[in-house]
This record gives sequence, structure tokens and C-alpha cells, in this order.
Amino acid sequence: MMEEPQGVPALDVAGVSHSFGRRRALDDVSFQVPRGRFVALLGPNGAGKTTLFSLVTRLYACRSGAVRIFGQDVSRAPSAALGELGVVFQSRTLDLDLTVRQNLIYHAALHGLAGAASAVRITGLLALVGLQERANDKVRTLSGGQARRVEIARALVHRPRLLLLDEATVGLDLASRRAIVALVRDLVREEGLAVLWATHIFDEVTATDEVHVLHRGRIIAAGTAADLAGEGASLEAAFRALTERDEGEAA
Ligand SMILES: Nc1ncnc2c1ncn2[C@@H]1O[C@H](COP(=O)(O)OP(=O)(O)OP(=O)(O)O)[C@@H](O)[C@H]1O
Repeated sequence: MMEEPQGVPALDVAGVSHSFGRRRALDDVSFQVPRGRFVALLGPNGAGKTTLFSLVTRLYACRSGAVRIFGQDVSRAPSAALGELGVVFQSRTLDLDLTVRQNLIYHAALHGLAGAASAVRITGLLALVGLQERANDKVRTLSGGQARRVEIARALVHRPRLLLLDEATVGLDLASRRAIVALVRDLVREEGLAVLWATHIFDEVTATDEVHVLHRGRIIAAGTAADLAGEGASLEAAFRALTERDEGEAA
């Protein structure tokens, strides 16, 4: 295996464009997620977040530009690249009639992990997301927030170093939303994970987070949330000003 150059980012999106027929969903998008950092991709519905995730996960072929995960190109070295990637999709993807543990065992098997090694890993992950007590309950009996935790555990089964979450708090109440954001931030701090957190919710972003603002398929601003907000203004106000200006320029 080739040695990984130091300083290579966890995720490198370089000049990526994607169209559906004549509709351009992504237009020359470039940004990076450094190792071990929480980076927010902030964009309203329809900005292109899900399309971008589909390209990073190879659901769609990347025809224009490149996506690299820890230096591995997802088109040229898909196994090496995707082996470092865990994903939590916007829509729920657990089997409701299996238990929490069964869902995880099934997913571990897809990654070639079985028997005692799988059991140990799953027990550790359930502790990490605070769901040890619910291991043998059917997913159907869990709250929305607990089900999300299972999906986060599942995304980490194969020990990826980069985790992508697409609107992970959608449909959750405020307390559950906060708990999920806190859990993911703990994973960054304590496990050294790199995270790309796609959201349209401003209060999920803190002042020191690096933020990339995606609007109508283009990155229209980037920096820390505090820099983008400017003195005294909120991130939400800055976001509105940026997107209105972008729409004005396009008109
Ligand atoms: N399969 C598809 N076929 C045609 N157009 C699509 C398809 N998927 C997405 N689009 C269009 O591409 C643009 C970006 O959509 P995308 O779903 O990536 O946005 P998003 O930021 O994830 O929004 P949301 O959070 O609502 O899913 C939108 O204009 C959307 O209508």
C-alpha cells in the first residue's frame, strides 16, 4: 500500500460539477475537510448537498472534477477511498423489524466482520452512542433520536476516519437534535474523526466551526462561522445577505 502523505485532508472535493439533464446541481465545487475536524456544509433545500453526498459515496459517477478521501480518488481507487468513509443519509435506512444489534451485525458482515470481532466492535459502538440498554430491542420501538444514534454507530462499524452526515437531525425535536450534534462533536474530539455535517439549521453550527455555504450548486462563502457572521451579526443574517446577493447577481 502506498504511504499516505502527511497533511492530506480527510476529504478533498476539487472542482466538482454535476448536472441532471440541463439542470446544473453542482457547479465547480471545491472545499476540504481537514483530518479530525468538524466542517459544516450549510445550504438551503435544493442547494445540492445530497447530490454532493451522492458523488462522494459513488452513488453517482463523478464526471467533472475529483473527490479524494485521505488522498484516494473515489473513481480510481474506490475500495481504498470508501473504506475510510462512513455515511449517515438523510432518510432512515435501518430495518425496523430487526433489533439494534441485528442491524449492526448485518452491516458488520457486509464489511467482512463476523463472530467475536463483530460482537466486540458492536458492543463498543453501542457504548459510544449510549444505547447499550437497547441492544436487543427492535428498532421500531426506538425514538427518532435513538434510531439516528444506531445509524451513526452503523456508519462507524468499519472504523472509517471520515464521517458524512446529511441533515442528520431532520425530523427530531430540539433536545434530540442537540444531543445528536453533541454526540458527533464528541466523536470528533475523542475519536479523532473528521466530519462533514450538511445542514440548513444555523444553530447546529458554532462560532469556531469551519463553514462552507452552498447555494444553488455553488460554494458562495467559506470561513469560520464567526468570520462569516461578522461583528454583531448572526450567521443566519449573514447567510441571508449572501444568498440574496447571489440571487441578485444571477438575475
Ligand atoms: N435525480 C435528480 N434528477 C433531477 N434533478 C435532481 C435530482 N436530484 C436532485 N436534483 C436537483 O438538483 C438540485 C440539488 O438537489 P439536492 O437534492 O442535491 O439538494 P439538497 O441541498 O440536498 O436539498 P434537500 O436537502 O432538499 O435534499 C435541485 O435543483 C434538485 O431539484
